[in-house]
Amino acid sequence: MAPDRDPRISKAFSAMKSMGITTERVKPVLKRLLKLYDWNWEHIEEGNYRALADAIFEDADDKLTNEKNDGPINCDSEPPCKKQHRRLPNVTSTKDNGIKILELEEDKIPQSSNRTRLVESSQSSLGDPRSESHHHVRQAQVQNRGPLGREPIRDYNFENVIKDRKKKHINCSPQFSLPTSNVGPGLVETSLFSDELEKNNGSDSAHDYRTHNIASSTCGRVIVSLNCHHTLVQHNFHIPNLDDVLKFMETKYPRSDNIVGSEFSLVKFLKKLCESYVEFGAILADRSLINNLPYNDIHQTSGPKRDNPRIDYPARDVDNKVASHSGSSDSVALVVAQRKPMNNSNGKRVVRISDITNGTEKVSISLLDEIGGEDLPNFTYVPENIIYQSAYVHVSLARIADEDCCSSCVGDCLSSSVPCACARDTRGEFAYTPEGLLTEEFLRSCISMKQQPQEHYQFFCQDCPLERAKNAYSPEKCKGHLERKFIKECWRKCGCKMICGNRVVQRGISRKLQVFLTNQSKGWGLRTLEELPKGAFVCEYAGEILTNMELYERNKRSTGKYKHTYPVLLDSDWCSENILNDEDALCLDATYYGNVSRFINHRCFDSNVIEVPVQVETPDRHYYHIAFFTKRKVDAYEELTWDYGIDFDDHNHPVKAFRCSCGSEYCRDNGKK
Ligand SMILES: C[S@@+](CC[C@H](N)C(=O)[O-])C[C@H]1O[C@@H](n2cnc3c(N)ncnc32)[C@H](O)[C@@H]1O
Repeated sequence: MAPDRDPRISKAFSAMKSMGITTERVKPVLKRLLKLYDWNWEHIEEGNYRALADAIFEDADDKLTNEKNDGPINCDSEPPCKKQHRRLPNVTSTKDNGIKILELEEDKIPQSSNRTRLVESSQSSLGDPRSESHHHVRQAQVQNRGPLGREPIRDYNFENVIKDRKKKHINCSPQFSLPTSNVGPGLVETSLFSDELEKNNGSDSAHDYRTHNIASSTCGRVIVSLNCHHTLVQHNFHIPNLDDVLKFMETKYPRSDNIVGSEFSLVKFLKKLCESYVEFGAILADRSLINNLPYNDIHQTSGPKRDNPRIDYPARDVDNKVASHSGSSDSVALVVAQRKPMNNSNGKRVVRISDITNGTEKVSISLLDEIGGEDLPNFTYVPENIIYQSAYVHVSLARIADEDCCSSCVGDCLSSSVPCACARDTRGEFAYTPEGLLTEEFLRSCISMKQQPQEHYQFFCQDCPLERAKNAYSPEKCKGHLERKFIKECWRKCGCKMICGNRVVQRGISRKLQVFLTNQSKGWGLRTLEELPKGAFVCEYAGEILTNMELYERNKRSTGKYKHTYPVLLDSDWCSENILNDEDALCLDATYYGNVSRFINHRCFDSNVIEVPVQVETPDRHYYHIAFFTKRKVDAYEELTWDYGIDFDDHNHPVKAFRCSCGSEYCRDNGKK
């Protein structure tokens, strides 16, 4: 008795049958694909058996040499599976190089439809391990310009497809399809980036370009494409996704840069797009290099000189694989991973550092100066707060009362039907959603408190530590402090696990961030390399924990050698004491020791991140964490900004205010030129 057939095989057959392909035709292809993919059904089942159907049709296409028909097309009147797989109009059977004959149906599909589909699928398959063979098949289609039909298919030969798939899986170097120019008759395509193509005509063939379709007229009769020469790939370049390039470009050339307006030039605009493609591909290459580095301290040959001995900028020699290392996890060794120094379009050296955290964070955080000329930041990277000297921060389990933790919880507190004791301070509701975002309500109230402080409760110290620091003998009256909303996270004495949804900030940075040199006279800034949803945790403000007195003294002594970051006052709970001791009146300063948050620039009012007080390890709220969350969805490559809450008219503030160039229409700096 024959053994039962694997149900996955039956499913594949019936999926193909629904496309009009008989089991006999599917069998040999499926067998070969299974072998090719090492019996990994995932690849075959993916996208409703796309790979299988493609292999059938594409191989068939490859072998056909009949003439194409031209004619009008109505792409929308066909069901999706037909649109996806139909090729060119029908012709009757023909023979070509021993390939068995396909007999095509009467329905006529004009060649322009083929072209449109080719370009579309060439984009969608980028990054797909199978896409290379797709490119190959596409090349064959374009070269042969054969009439390609869909059904019924009598037979075909898979040997070439299978061989090529195998070959290309082993060969890691990128494959290139033909550029979209020079396609068959009846189809006009224009490459606005043809300069390079023409320049290289003598030595390189059109095969040497990776093509991205940018825009096309209806049904693809006219296409604007971007062609990237393959030699780029050999020069520390990673083929980027076009959508990401466009986002990158929008960030790099904001509207204010005359990219639109009376100065607008389409050609210049497109040139910028090409340059952005090159730059972005280089960034990606750098990031992939980070992951592949055998050690974390390979360094570059370029970069400005520095003068702070506490920061170890290791030997600037790419080939010096055993470069110096600070040896201490406290001091930052800015790690540079760049195979080859690169210059930007102005001839200035591009500086890239693969991980400014020196491995102290869970994720690498890169630094990129593509403008050139700025000194590298001068500080010591610390992933967590660290006491400078006199601050009183007492962390002990004994201080955590039973009612301040959830020792009887197990697993994830958010999944429990009754919120645990840790949600008490947020009125019995957790501040986080199960997705790890701030709840709408909590976020809304934080934003409201920040933007309309006058509408919220303020308290006034009897003896304000801030004023005391300025003048111990005759302090001025307290100017008021907001009593802010806290998040209280579960911690060590709680019974839940680290995966508990009420432990977000303590798990550290998880998003892809990058320090970059802004082009708006703000110095370095921080941006996200991935899209962030509203309410997402970005990073904590980590720095030295100082008493306000220490901060005041520090600022008085400051020589101006260091660019000051903005200290954060931990005054959200000062209302709970009548008179606060100096060692309990704390603040955070990231000027000398800090984490990535020290690069977040200020934006008046409509910044995209907000600071939230978070209690983690001590119920004593003289000390707590400051965590940054997004106020709205933030696009990839958008700069992260925070409203420092500066009063630009307060000339007595311990840190002298800068001239604000935040660009916000609500900018509060009235004194700038
Ligand atoms: C916390 S640091 C931010 C990182 C800083 N841009 C750097 O290069 O290290 C604060 C300093 O950045 C600069 N800065 C931040 N926001 C700015 C803004 N909106 N306009 C001008 N300068 C700004 C000021 O020099 C400020 O003292």
